[in-house]
Amino acid sequence: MTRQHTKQPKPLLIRRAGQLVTLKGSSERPLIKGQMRELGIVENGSVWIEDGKIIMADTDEAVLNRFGDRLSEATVIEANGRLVTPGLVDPHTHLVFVGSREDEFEMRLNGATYMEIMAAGGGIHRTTRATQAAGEEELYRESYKRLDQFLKHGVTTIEAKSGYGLTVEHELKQLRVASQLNKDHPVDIVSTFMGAHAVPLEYRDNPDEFVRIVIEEMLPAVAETGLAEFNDVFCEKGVFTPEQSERILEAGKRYGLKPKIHADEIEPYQGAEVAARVGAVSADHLLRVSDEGIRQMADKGVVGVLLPGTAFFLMAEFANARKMIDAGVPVALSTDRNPGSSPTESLPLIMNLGCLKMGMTPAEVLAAATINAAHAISRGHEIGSLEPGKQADVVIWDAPNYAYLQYHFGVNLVDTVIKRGQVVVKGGQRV
Ligand SMILES: N=CN[C@@H](CCC(=O)O)C(=O)O
Ligand SMILES: [Zn+2]
Repeated sequence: MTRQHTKQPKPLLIRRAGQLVTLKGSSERPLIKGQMRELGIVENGSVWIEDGKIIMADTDEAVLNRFGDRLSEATVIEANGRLVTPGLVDPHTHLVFVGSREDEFEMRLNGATYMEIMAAGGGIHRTTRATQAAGEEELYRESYKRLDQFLKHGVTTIEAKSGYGLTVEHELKQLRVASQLNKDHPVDIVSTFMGAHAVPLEYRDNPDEFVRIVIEEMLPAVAETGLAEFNDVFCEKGVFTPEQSERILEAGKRYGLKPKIHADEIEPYQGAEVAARVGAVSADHLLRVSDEGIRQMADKGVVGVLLPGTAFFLMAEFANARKMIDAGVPVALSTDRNPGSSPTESLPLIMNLGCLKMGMTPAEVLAAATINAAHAISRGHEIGSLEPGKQADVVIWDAPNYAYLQYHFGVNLVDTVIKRGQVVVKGGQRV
């Protein structure tokens, strides 16, 4: 399906939402502390949409007062007392790759660790070999299916990283595929270059030479194509050191690429401190972040993107979201969709883990998966809340209120998804 850029002939009215979650007033900066529980809920709400944009989101009565005389021109969707929210935003995915790693999952269940498998040439290295061998069409097809899954789970925008290419040629190939998918699929894609996702096996004895290649060869090539907006590094013991990570992120800044970092995932490693120092937009993972790292992130307004799917799937200790929120870190949630540590497109499941395993409340996880996630990819002004002028990305859930989303777990409660004012999922199915 090709995205429609044409003007929509008819206005769209969504009415009689039992709860309309607007998150109004949150476009300027991400929500912190108690703000994450203020969802701007309108009981008995309506949304009036024109040309793919929200014109008004308010009570049924207020919207009817303003647009009642134009009702006959509009397409009307009855929410019938159900929950209506902004489209979910997933700010951290490794979308473009081929293959799966269920045999490694089995090895882990038999006692091997994620890092041992990677050190033996599996893990990220294995997906890199498969992705390098794949053509753009195959990458496109596999990734398109994942985007359909995202959409069916209420996700209307994602971030997508390269990082399974690890050479100029193959990193650019991944980024081109993401760019084509962004044009063709309703889900919007924000692209991140992640040439520093792993040290290729042939540079194992000289990782600094690979860092040099990332900085001197990959970054200029990526910048020249304009195919990425962010630059990300896997800062982890046995992968890239904090010093190497900082060099790569500073170099990216010189090419206009905004820094992000995979930080303190498996070992405490000063990743959050690097994020604060380089002025990263987000630091992601943070399962083993230090108290000082939390303090510095809060101080600099670095968004903490938490990915509880990895703790769940790697059977590790969960990040302490409660501590981060209480300390003033703006927290967002993401699937981390990838074939090794989190093979899921279900952001609602991740939200569920946020509540049950990371000490977050239902209101906080909704803020974290909408407006704070939008800020984590520099899109706070366009998406993540239902406010006039914003993109009309809306989800109608088969749920009476936002708490029910977290309570009725393990099933997909999405009924309708509207992307840029067009219905793209209806009755839970892609249309
Ligand atoms: N931690 C590093 N990268 C991914 C995993 C990628 C993979 O295992 O293929 C992550 O965010 O968890
Ligand atoms: Zn990741």
